[in-house]
Amino acid sequence: MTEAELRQEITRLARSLFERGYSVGSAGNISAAVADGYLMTPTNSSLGHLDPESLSKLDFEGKHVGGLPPSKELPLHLAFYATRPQCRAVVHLHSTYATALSCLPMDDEDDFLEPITPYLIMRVGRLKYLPYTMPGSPLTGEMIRGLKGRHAAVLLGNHGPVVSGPDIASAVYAAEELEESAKLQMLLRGQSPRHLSTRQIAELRARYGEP
Ligand SMILES: O=C(O)[C@@H](O)C(=O)COP(=O)(O)O
Ligand SMILES: [Zn+2]
Repeated sequence: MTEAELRQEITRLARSLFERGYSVGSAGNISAAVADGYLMTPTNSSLGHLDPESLSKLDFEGKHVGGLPPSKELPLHLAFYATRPQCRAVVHLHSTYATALSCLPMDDEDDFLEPITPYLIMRVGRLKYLPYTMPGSPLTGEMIRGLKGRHAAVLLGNHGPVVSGPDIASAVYAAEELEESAKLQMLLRGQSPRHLSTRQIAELRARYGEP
């Protein structure tokens, strides 16, 4: 995909997320790798109304080299690119159910979502919970670097999900799957749902790998 095509694709997928309620107002941000750096949604922009030409452009060190000023979450996005060689796109949302879960106590902070359906295992993998930090804090990036690339997705405490992927469409689809899984988990709260077994999960990981 050329950079011009990727600019269009980010704009199209961001609008689609916005129109289906995965983000509201100017919440959330998206970035994707290009040949000479990264494209990123500008700070305070609505995912529903991006201008492909105004997307922020960063070099590989994160220096702003074009477009509007980037999202304040640049350090967090850079941390994924630095620690996961396969990562080519990052999506952060305040999607309702995942954000609701991020405010609740957890059983397993290394694998936050209950393994109830296969697509979660295949697309999102183990969701790592990270304690609350101020939005835009470099601490968030430091915590993600500390994971050393072990998780494709994290849940920022009292804030929302961040998902990485090998391309922009995969990252967006994984963010949607995470939100649906969070919704199911909320719907099933207190009902002791059947979980996929360790063997079923291992089978999925053997067949599809870990995101
Ligand atoms: O929650 C926040 O403030 C940020 O994480 C966010 O979602 C939007 O920030 P910008 O991308 O800087 O607009
Ligand atoms: Zn946010």
